[in-house]
Amino acid sequence: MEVFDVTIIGGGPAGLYAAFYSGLREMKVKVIEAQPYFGGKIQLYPDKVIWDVGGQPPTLACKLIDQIIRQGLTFNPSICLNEKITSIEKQDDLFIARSENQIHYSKTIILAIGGGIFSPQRLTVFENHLENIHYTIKSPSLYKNKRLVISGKGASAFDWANALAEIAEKVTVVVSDEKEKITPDVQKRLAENNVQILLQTSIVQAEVDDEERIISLMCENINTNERKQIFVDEVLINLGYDRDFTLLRNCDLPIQTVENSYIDGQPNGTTSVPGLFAIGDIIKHNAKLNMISGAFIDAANTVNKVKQYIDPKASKTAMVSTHNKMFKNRNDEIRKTIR
Ligand SMILES: Cc1cc2nc3c(=O)[nH]c(=O)nc-3n(C[C@H](O)[C@H](O)[C@H](O)COP(=O)(O)OP(=O)(O)OC[C@H]3O[C@@H](n4cnc5c(N)ncnc54)[C@H](O)[C@@H]3O)c2cc1C
Repeated sequence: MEVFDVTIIGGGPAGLYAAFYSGLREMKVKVIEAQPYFGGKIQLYPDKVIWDVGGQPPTLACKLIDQIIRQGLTFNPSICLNEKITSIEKQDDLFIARSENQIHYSKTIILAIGGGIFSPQRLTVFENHLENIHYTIKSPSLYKNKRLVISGKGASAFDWANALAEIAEKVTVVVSDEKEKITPDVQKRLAENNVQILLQTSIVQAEVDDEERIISLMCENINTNERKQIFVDEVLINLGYDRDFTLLRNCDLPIQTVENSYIDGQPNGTTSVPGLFAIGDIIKHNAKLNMISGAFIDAANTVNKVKQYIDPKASKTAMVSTHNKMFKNRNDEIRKTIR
């Protein structure tokens, strides 16, 4: 049975920075993430430009994810991807976290589960995974000179259409909601961009070729039943997300929550369960900032507290990186790549 000093559940910005900082504090660390990739919620908006991370010039979210992951893995934590933790219990002083296939043992736990596990809402006609169905704009260049259909809900479907119209050959937005409103401003840009809009329309059939790609869609007006066939190269679906919070719901530990799905905690990550800490978007406290920088601050404060929980004689904080002997051997290498 391998016991870790700290097991971090959730590999978003909060969990990854906690992994970095726990390494800095010389703890044995494991990070567990339900998705097959790290990055947390930022994976939902990879094409957006982020301006408000301290010291970081405006950068594409997907680039920031890469940087956060690289930093999180600095001290080679043990990693489990594709692993959803379903329950946590405490026996004597040891935490036991279970997934479907594994049991993890740890002296402390940091819950960094953000807004839960996100999964995109699917259209029933697209139940199978098909090569040309996408749920986020990972790389706009994928749509270059392509015929694109966006099946959407809410203003962001129209924003996607306007953003991609410049590079795609043709963009069509299919919206089933009867009440979907388009502001005059957005309407004007959609018209300028030559975006076709099918309101009050559902996609009722998809024709798929031998390479598992959709090639045509049958769209039906929900009021008139009038049908229209559209030929496509790529399909983007923007119908919102389901969020899975079952871990908190199934957990027998007396974790105090607020507003149903947030952990009632402190800026130093402590919760109502000694040894179990929470950071990032899942926690509420009166200094909480629901943003990436806020997740980093939560993580550093909490890891320092975790260190002292395990070793009460440990110093309160880590030495800053410029003076920290842990980086001594790596600094020359880094200087060479930067200069
Ligand atoms: C559209 C949008 C735009 C945003 N723009 C900005 C911005 O410009 N600037 C900014 O600072 N912030 C922005 N934010 C907020 C920022 O993304 C969040 O504050 C940040 O991602 C929170 O990080 P986190 O690690 O706490 O949670 P998350 O990013 O939600 O990560 C939590 C991780 O935990 C995993 N997880 C959950 N449950 C389990 C489980 N049971 N087992 C294993 N893993 C689990 C999830 O899969 C997820 O990967 C934006 C958010 C959204 C939605």
